[in-house]
Amino acid sequence: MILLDQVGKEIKKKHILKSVSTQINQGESIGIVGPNGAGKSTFIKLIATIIKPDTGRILYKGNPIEKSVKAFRKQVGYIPQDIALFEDFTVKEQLSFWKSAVQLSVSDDYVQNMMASLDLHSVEHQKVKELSGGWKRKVNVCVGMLHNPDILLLDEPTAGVDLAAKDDLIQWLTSLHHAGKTLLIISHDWDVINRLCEKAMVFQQGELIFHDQLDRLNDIEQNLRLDHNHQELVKILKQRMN
Ligand SMILES: Nc1ncnc2c1ncn2[C@@H]1O[C@H](COP(=O)(O)OP(=O)(O)OP(=O)(O)O)[C@@H](O)[C@H]1O
Repeated sequence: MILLDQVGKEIKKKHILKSVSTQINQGESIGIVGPNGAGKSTFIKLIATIIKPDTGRILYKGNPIEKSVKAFRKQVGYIPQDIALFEDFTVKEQLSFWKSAVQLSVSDDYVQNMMASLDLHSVEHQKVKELSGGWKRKVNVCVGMLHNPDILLLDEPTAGVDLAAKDDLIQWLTSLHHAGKTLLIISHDWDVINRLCEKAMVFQQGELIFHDQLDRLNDIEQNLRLDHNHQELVKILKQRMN
């Protein structure tokens, strides 16, 4: 459904992504892993059309996404790693503001359901600046999902949240995945990846070195987790890709 064909990105003369070619099918749930600075966020920003590739093409259902950016963005929910909320708004005001800003017919039922799944009713009258980091992250996820997109691009959705909030998020994302949504999730938390994803992509120094079923990765999970011996790891993963 989304095809990347030799996509490259250079920032300040540095190759951030090097000729990435891959395909993401509808309804898949893919965990994106790799060491800091490997290019994971850049990869999903390109799909979210936040930034443009310098080389290669990104196609959605066979058409280049830059030809119909507006229509494509309606399908995509991008939840950035950094929290971008109005601190002086209450949670309710925040959601109302963004709901009118996206100018799409979002049903009240959908919003209420999303708030209930993330337990946000309990803080709806609190100002964002009064919330802990975990609550802010849940509101951030809600804002990115207000237009009920089919493709969810989540950059560290559970960073800084406590175990209960993490469970809420995982359960809710699981229900969305079961409803047929496509999920791409960057996370350094293997519990999140294992509970949510069927497939994994591994990035290393701007290269996509593995994209396959998650269970083909689990036996070397410990190596990835410890993030050492990269050369050996890269060799193993590249062999598995062939
Ligand atoms: N706007 C920018 N200006 C300069 N360098 C950038 C910019 N955006 C990304 N980079 C660099 O590109 C590389 C890849 O960044 P990216 O955020 O995609 O990595 P990542 O795998 O998501 O890392 P992390 O796990 O730490 O979030 C890093 O070295 C980063 O410093």
